Amino acid sequence: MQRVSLGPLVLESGEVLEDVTMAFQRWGAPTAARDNVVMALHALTGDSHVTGPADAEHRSAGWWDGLVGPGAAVDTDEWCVVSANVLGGCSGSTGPSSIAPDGRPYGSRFPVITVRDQVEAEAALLRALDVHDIASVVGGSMGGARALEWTLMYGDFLRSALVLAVGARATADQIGTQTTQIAAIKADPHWQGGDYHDSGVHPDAGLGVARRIAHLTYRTEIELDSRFANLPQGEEDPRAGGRYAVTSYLDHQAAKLVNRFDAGSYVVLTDVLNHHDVGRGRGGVEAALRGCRVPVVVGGIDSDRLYPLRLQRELAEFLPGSGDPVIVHSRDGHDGFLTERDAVDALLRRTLEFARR
Ligand SMILES: CC(=O)SCCNC(=O)CCNC(=O)[C@H](O)C(C)(C)COP(=O)(O)OP(=O)(O)OC[C@H]1O[C@@H](n2cnc3c(N)ncnc32)[C@H](O)[C@@H]1OP(=O)(O)O
Ligand SMILES: N[C@@H](CCO)C(=O)O
Repeated sequence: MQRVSLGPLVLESGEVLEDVTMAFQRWGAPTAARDNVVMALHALTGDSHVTGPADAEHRSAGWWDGLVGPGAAVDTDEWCVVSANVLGGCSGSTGPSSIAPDGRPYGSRFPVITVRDQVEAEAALLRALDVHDIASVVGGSMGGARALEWTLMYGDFLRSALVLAVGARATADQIGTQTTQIAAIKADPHWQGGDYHDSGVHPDAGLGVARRIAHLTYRTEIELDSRFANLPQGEEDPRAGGRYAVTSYLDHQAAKLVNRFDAGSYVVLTDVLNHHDVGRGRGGVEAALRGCRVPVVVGGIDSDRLYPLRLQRELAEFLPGSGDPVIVHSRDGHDGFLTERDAVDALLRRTLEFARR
């Protein structure tokens, strides 16, 4: 992982975030013209580790492991892949757990940021790498939200985009479940108004509850029931203080996140998703999307209850020339953008066709 210091960033709110750092990884080499860069954009709790095994620096394998590399869907013999930890995150880029210019963690002082601010930070990173002609931006979920904003903010510098498992704006359902997750974190006494980083205790319980709620929105009713039904966890007896298997599964998902993620980042990034709206300041969603000049491949997952297909159909209807959305069949719901590797492979190849000169 490399880090670049970008200096101050003027946010959508007008506030200035001083001394922004972006952490990134790169696979493949740039051409002499530096016109073969594919920006891979991670989702809510991801990081810059797109591909490769778990190692000392990364607790899990890459989130699109095997889809980037020599001969892969994003063939690094042709493309140079850059992936950065998102602004507001906790894996090397500036976020609430970072040290502010006064030497203390930002904590509650970290400003409200938006998808557009995240894109500005990513664009500044590419400028720092002397990349001004971008082959593609690709991502799902919050990565898809950024890919979409990229096409509207930097369309003149971009040849293609993959926008997967996302919509044009946050829905009431998303804001409802996401603000409930934020409330769970803030209800943890260890939250301390967001200024817990130096206190020796973290709001782990609240973050764990938030992840359990979130994880249920990432999967489907039928998948969960076919795996866990109302079975007990091993020898545990749910009627005598033991757990159901699904409870144990959610405990595991919660523990994994608590071990690798900062609660403050979780709150900031979840609010980023709440504020997502491509229509803001652009005359509404339809006008904004109709103004897009970049070829966009839109993908959706047929079992996604968090970002249902109607949202991708809306994107495809208004984005000029995007055609019908590509529908990925999956039992996994929203997480299909991570688990359905063959389908994502095909989507990436299709997107990069538009990026070739
Ligand atoms: C875009 C990004 O970058 S996000 C970063 C990657 N995403 C995440 O980490 C999000 C959290 N995880 C997930 O969403 C999913 O696990 C995915 C998408 C990564 C993988 O999905 P799947 O392969 O379907 O995994 P699944 O949901 O079945 O979870 C498997 C885990 O549950 C555990 N598990 C299954 N049943 C039980 C149970 N009854 N009790 C306890 N644990 C259980 C498995 O042992 C396995 O553990 P491991 O991940 O530590 O090896
Ligand atoms: N599993 C994904 C879901 C959000 O898109 C994540 O944790 O980022």
